Amino acid sequence: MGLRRQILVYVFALCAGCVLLGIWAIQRGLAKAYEDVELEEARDDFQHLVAILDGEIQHREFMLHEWRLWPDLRRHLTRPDPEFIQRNFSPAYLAQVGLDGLLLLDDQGRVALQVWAAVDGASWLASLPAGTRHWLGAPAADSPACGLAGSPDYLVLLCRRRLEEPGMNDGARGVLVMAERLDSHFLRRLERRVGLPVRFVPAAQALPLAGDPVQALGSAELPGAGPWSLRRLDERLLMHWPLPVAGESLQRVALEVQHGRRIVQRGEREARERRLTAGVLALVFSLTLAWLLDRTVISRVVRMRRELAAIREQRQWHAAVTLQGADEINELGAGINHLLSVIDRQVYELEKLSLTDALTGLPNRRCFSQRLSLALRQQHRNGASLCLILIDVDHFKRYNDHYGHAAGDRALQEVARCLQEVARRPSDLPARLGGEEFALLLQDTDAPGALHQAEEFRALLARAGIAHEAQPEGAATACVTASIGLAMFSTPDSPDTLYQRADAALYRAKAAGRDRIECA
Ligand SMILES: Nc1nc2c(ncn2[C@@H]2O[C@H](COP(=O)(O)OP(=O)(O)OP(=O)(O)O)[C@@H](O)[C@H]2O)c(=O)[nH]1
Repeated sequence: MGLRRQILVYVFALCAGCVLLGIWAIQRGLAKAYEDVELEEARDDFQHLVAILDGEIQHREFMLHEWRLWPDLRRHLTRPDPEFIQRNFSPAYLAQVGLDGLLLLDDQGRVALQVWAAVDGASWLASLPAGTRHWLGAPAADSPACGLAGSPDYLVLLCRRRLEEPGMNDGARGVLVMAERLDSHFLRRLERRVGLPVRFVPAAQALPLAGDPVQALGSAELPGAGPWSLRRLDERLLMHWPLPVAGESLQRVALEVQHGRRIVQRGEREARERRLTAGVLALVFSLTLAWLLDRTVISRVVRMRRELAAIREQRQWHAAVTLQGADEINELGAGINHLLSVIDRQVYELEKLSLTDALTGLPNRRCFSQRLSLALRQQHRNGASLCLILIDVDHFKRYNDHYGHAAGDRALQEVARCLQEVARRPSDLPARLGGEEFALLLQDTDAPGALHQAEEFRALLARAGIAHEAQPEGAATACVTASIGLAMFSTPDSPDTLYQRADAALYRAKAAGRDRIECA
């Protein structure tokens, strides 16, 4: 993976990690805050509900308090007066004051009077468990005045009060009971006032299920009511409140209030929006960071790598990478440029060595071949005259044999010096082709000029007077001489044919007795 891609991946991964962590932390805090607000609201709603029920019960207690002081009603216990009852406590009247039944119990707990508005009260009363009947007939001072009897489907609120009062010694002893059915109408009325769905459920159903998140929320200020609890479901909160019981043997009933979770849901919606905003911001931030990194580091490194690759491919060791700024990357570039200059120098030295004859310091055969090809290409372009002179030292084997190899080397160096002296123009190329064979390439030189230079070389060599006493019998001189073959370029010469023609001329010079010049 390239540097740019690697850094981009790291930047994005880092930013995404930070954002996820941030979102997680914020969301945890927010979720808790929203749940607290939701709980507070649920608590308020519940208090409101309790206050309403409390008001209802107080209203019944107030009615009881009023009615038990009514002498005619008290008298009915000792002297039953059906007409009075018919006149004042007709079913229609009870319905009008919101009651379903009225009972008068004597001091033995027996029913002395029962008036029912709508419900089939008599049979319902008969079905009540003994505990509830006892609760009705013997109200203790410390037990609540009101309680519930029945089941969630048929629930009745019973409120009772003793009739005996200090200072009213008329012999009337008993209990006045009011019954009010808590039916669906009651529940709808309650729902309208609280603004939440409510229903009665068996108290056992309100108990928490295993693993259900339930929160105890304390008890309500209503005598006989149990502590209320809250259960959190995904869509709603369920609050349960075990209601006061009329007697101990009755199945306990709880009021269930459903509370929507709109606060938490709104919180989740807001959290989603914030997540999106954070995501977009993270993306913008990552892109900006990546852009800055790219600008300050990556693009410079990548450009340096590209420039270096080009230098390497084209072997342009003299070139340099671009420097920019004054930081560590710039220092790295300067270091690379320094190394490039060292390589350039080394390569130059090596090339020089590979093109130079170690003994004489003249260009060697390799250099000569390159320059000959180049000269021919130039000749094709400009048509200038070109001459190749091949020089071979005569009887050099004898020289070596006679004077030794080291002396032979010195003699060759002297020959080279003479050749170098002849080659005055920058375009002239003297070379040692190997052994005792030399060459002189002359550009822009016509045949007479070339011949003149060849002669000049012979004269210089003669003047150098390198003693050669091992010349064969009958030789004209006792100094080192050379045979020379000269060839002028003529179309369609190639480097090889030009060389062959010069070599043939040299061969003729040797054959003709050496120490002479032959032209091709
Ligand atoms: N000292 C020395 N001798 C060399 C060098 N290179 C070649 N020679 C010798 O040059 C001699 C060339 O001998 P030949 O090729 O027989 O030619 P020649 O003796 O000059 O005879 P002709 O060319 O026919 O006149 C050989 O003895 C080589 O050993 C060198 O670098 N130094």
